[in-house]
Amino acid sequence: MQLKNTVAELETLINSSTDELFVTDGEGKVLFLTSQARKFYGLDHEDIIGQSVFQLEQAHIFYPSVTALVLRDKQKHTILQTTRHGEHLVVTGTPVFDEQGNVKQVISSALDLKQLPWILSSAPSREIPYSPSRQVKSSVHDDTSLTPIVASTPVMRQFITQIQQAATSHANILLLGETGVGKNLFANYIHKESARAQGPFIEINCATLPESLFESELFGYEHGAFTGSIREGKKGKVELADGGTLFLNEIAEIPLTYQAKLLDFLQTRQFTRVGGIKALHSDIRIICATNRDLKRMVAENLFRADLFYRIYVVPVEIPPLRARIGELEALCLTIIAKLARCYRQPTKQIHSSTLDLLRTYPWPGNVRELENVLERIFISTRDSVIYPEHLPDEFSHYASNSSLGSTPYFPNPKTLHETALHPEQAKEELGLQKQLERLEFEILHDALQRWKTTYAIAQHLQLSQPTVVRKLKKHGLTHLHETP
Ligand SMILES: Nc1ncnc2c1ncn2[C@@H]1O[C@H](COP(=O)(O)OP(=O)(O)OP(=O)(O)O)[C@@H](O)[C@H]1O
Repeated sequence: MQLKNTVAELETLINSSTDELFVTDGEGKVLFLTSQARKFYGLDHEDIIGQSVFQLEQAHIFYPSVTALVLRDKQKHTILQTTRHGEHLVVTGTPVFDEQGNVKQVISSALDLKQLPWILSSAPSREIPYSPSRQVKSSVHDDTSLTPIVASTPVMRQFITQIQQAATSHANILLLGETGVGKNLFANYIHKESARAQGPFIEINCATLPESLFESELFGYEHGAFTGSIREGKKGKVELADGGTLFLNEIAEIPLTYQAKLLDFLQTRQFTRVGGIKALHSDIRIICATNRDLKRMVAENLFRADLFYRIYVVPVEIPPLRARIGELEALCLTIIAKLARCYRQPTKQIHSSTLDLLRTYPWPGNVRELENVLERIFISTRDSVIYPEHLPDEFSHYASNSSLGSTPYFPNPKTLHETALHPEQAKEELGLQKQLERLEFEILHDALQRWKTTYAIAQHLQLSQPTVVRKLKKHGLTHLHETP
């Protein structure tokens, strides 16, 4: 009776946790999960218990599967996971070994990202249908709706408070900030935080729009307005955004000739389609963004002063990445998760030495540049850990020209595993014996990824199986299944 009570108490305790607990056997079959299953995955216990994580991953109930990674690498992993509702979870999977060193269970705990102070929820949840054949998006850059927004540093928390306050007002907002800093992302966020969230969010990029099309794109046109126009006419962005938000990106690039027309609309909220005579009304909130110094442009007569004062109601500056470098790791984690999803590849770990190096770089292209660097790595390597040597050449040049040049790339080497892939610079400091050991480690580490048993490794490396076991042990590498 007492035991029964204890089990019941334990179950209550586990189920009341805000974390989701997930236990599988050594083959990835789900043995247990807490009562949060429906909340996290939209499925009942019975639909998940007994299923293989590989099937659940393929059906995008969650993606990627941390259990699959733990089973593959025989080590603990922490990743960012996306559920079919589009929710983001931070998941840690831990292997439990039997006496022979085989993984007999994997215990995972998941925490909803929205509960972490440094992540803002991105898009409103949208359910991804439960279908094993579902295709993931093909481009990392069109996946903004699934991107959680990282804002963990004090400077970003302050910025978020500012834009949350601004979002609840009806005022026009001007987002200022360097290229790639997240102007588009935060314009979207403001819209979703505003009372207009259910209305449309329409963007117009003033820099990419040909001058001749500016007016018709913005205000639309009536039928037969000009050669090549659609017969029945077309709504412009101002009309399409009615009831929602119009985001004028790169506002500094708007041709001077059209600035007066925009100003007129901002003052009266009325406009006329090209070729039309009827005055139309549109109820929109305007968010503008630029990386140019608008005040200076006004002083140089490149931007109309009256338009400037219309849009400069609530100016907010998005801090550049170098001013919030403390959140670089969180950014890498979310970007890697996004890339893994887009390229349908296993997620990658990022080595602490790589992070140290990335933190010293000035990031003129901000988060977009970071995204591009990580994307290039995804395209060019299948390695599961990102080391400094995976970074583009400019990083090693930068490191050797900066204060890092005098210190090794790996400032915090903790274990042999972590020091295994030193760059050339560090290699020179080592003797032959150490280099050979390192090489041996690399070969064995690689072999562990490729072959499932120590027998298979022994066969491929032309060693005896006991030698393989001994060497793996020496290097602190985990054993695999021992069956031939
Ligand atoms: N805080 C953040 N958290 C997560 N992702 C971010 C964050 N800031 C920016 N990004 C990502 O960085 C990329 C660039 O952001 P965005 O396009 O919004 O920048 P931008 O300032 O509008 O760039 P540009 O000035 O070139 O138009 C996007 O993919 C966006 O999702």
